[in-house]
Amino acid sequence: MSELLESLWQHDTAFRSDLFAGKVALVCGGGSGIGRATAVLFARLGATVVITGRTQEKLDAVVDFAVKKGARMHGFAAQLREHEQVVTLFEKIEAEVGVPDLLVNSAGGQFPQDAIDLSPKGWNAVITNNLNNTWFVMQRAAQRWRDLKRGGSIVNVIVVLERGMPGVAHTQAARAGIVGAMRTVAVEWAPLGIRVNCVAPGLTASEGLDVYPPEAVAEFPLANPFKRPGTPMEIAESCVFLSAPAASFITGETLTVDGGGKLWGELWLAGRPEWYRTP
Ligand SMILES: CCCCCCC/C=C/C(=O)SCCNC(=O)CCNC(=O)[C@H](O)C(C)(C)COP(=O)(O)OP(=O)(O)OC[C@H]1O[C@@H](n2cnc3c(N)ncnc32)[C@H](O)[C@@H]1OP(=O)(O)O
Ligand SMILES: NC(=O)C1=CN([C@@H]2O[C@H](COP(=O)(O)OP(=O)(O)OC[C@H]3O[C@@H](n4cnc5c(N)ncnc54)[C@H](OP(=O)(O)O)[C@@H]3O)[C@@H](O)[C@H]2O)C=CC1
Repeated sequence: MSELLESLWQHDTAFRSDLFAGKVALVCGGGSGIGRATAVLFARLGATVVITGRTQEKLDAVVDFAVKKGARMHGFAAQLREHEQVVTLFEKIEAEVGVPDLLVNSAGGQFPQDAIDLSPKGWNAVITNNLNNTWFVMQRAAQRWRDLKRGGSIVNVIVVLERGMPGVAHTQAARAGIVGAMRTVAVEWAPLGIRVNCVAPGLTASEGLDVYPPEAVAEFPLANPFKRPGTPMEIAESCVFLSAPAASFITGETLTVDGGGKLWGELWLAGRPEWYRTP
């Protein structure tokens, strides 16, 4: 783990080291994968960072590393599907750290299953875990910014939507909901000085991929024309760009970072069905 964190810390970046000095960045899902890379990058660029997720130990590992590097980072656990926990989380952050200026929502996930077999409980779990949690957090941030008469930036990490995604219909539906809400509030919240964008990663090498069956994983290199997964830092750089002053005229947009996967590639997250085997 410390080797992985060290590689994130040393990774080349296009951004200047004091870009976010004086800013507080909240990264949901910051204990692993894309969120962790984003949190480490914000910390390297001078932000005070708060990471959240359900598992305190995962958060502690990242915080301990960052603090040893001289960065300012805090880890507060929360179940973001519960609105009350989101409200409490913001109260705690404001009391102990300060009001976040920047929000990156990278908390989420799903399980692979053919859509026809999804149970109502499974459907609801994934909708709640990807649509409700993101909405609760982005709305709470916007409410606080409105109340305090200050702006902010929100970046939601979603999935690529253009071609659908066999094996994860539930998550496609949830993330399409986020895009609809994002485009709507980009207009409603512009007068408040709030920008809202999404990053849509393609297949990315993170712990999150552990939930997929071996036959699906074996074909993951076919997901894009580079025939390799992206790295969490390749996604993090886009999250940070959209949070930065360089993106001050960008709102309501989705930046796809998928190595061209939406143009060419195949991804069968629950395994390739017989019909789609050649010839
Ligand atoms: C070109 C684009 C490329 C994109 C590539 C996309 C690849 C995507 C990668 C990632 O997203 S990586 C990050 C992924 N990380 C995860 O997915 C892990 C997180 N997942 C979870 O935590 C859980 O699966 C969940 C989605 C949050 C559900 O958890 P919850 O605690 O709410 O529910 P459970 O009580 O566990 O289950 C409720 C209900 O759901 C059904 N179910 C759950 N797991 C499975 C499963 N593996 N298979 C089938 N069904 C499942 C089931 O009905 C459960 O109810 P019970 O039967 O247990 O009563
Ligand atoms: N890796 C990939 O190929 C792709 C990933 N994505 C999406 O990007 C996002 C990040 O994924 P990635 O970093 O790869 O995966 P990870 O599973 O590593 O990261 C997801 C993080 O979200 C946290 N989390 C999940 N649900 C909740 C919740 N209800 N409340 C609080 N925290 C939660 C998890 O921590 P904990 O379990 O401790 O709560 C975990 O740290 C996800 O939305 C994922 O679906 C999109 C496209 C491709």
